[in-house]
Amino acid sequence: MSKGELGIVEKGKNDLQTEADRSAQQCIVSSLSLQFPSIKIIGEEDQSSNSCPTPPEWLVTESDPNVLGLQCPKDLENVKEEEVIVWVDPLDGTSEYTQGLLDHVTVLIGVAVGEKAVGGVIHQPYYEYQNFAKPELSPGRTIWGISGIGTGGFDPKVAEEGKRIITTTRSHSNALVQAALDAIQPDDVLRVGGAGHKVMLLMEGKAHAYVFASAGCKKWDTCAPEAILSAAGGHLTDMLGRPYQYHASVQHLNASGVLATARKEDHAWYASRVPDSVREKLSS
Ligand SMILES: Nc1ncnc2c1ncn2[C@@H]1O[C@H](COP(=O)(O)O)[C@@H](O)[C@H]1OP(=O)(O)O
Ligand SMILES: [Mg+2]
Ligand SMILES: [Mg+2]
Ligand SMILES: [Mg+2]
Repeated sequence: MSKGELGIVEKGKNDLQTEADRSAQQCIVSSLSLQFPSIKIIGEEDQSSNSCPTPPEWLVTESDPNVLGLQCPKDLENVKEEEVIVWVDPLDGTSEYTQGLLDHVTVLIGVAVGEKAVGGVIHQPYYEYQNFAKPELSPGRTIWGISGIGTGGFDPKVAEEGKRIITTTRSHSNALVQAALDAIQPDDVLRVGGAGHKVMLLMEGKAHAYVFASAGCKKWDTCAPEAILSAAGGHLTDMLGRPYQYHASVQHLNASGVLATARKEDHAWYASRVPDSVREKLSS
């Protein structure tokens, strides 16, 4: 961004990649494989044509002492390194990034054991960037969550009761997405970019539910958000209320959309509102 040249590549219809996506993935994957050589890492971007070695100054070698000081939950105590799958979305909200909507951008690192998302990080590189002379001077902030422990890095808030504020896509909408929204009869709809950003809106009390009745986002979009939201008392599934799986051989596409609520107890109501016509299209 500071070079004034984003290095945009069109991967498909309505699907862009920039130099920031490529560099962030290289930084994250190289750093994680150095510290944890036996974990399986699945990233959004294809790195096979990249022959440049990772610059040593990109390699993160330290760990967060506060997180390391926490008590590991019993059910995760005996997990072996080779059982861990890490889903990496180096830049979520690329479409919005290319349009200068920098606060929609997040970096997502989700940790799965077996088929379950058990932990994750949502980093907001441009958090409150308007308060700084240049966007890249913003220190950003890092939010984490671990199943059985909770969350950190932000102040969780609960949205106003008795209202239905829904967040959804701003760049990947279609008739199905709209039909599901209409059925909920929302008080307000927040159309913003990124799966990470939308789940942050839930955890900050700005929206009650995230509703996306379409295929399009992938396991690296939902693994970290799901783990953190769930550690915060929320719930994320497909539009039919079925959980997604995160093992290494799972299909990457979230073919049945995304339905997430800030409070787990509200989830069944939203799932019950999904019209049959939408259900049929997304049930495969
Ligand atoms: N049709 C699509 N093609 C490619 N990526 C998609 C599509 N729909 C959603 N995504 C990914 O899911 C994220 C959330 O979707 P949306 O912003 O539309 O709500 C997007 O930022 C994008 O992630 P990414 O930016 O990492 O490629
Ligand atoms: Mg992408
Ligand atoms: Mg993404
Ligand atoms: Mg991405």
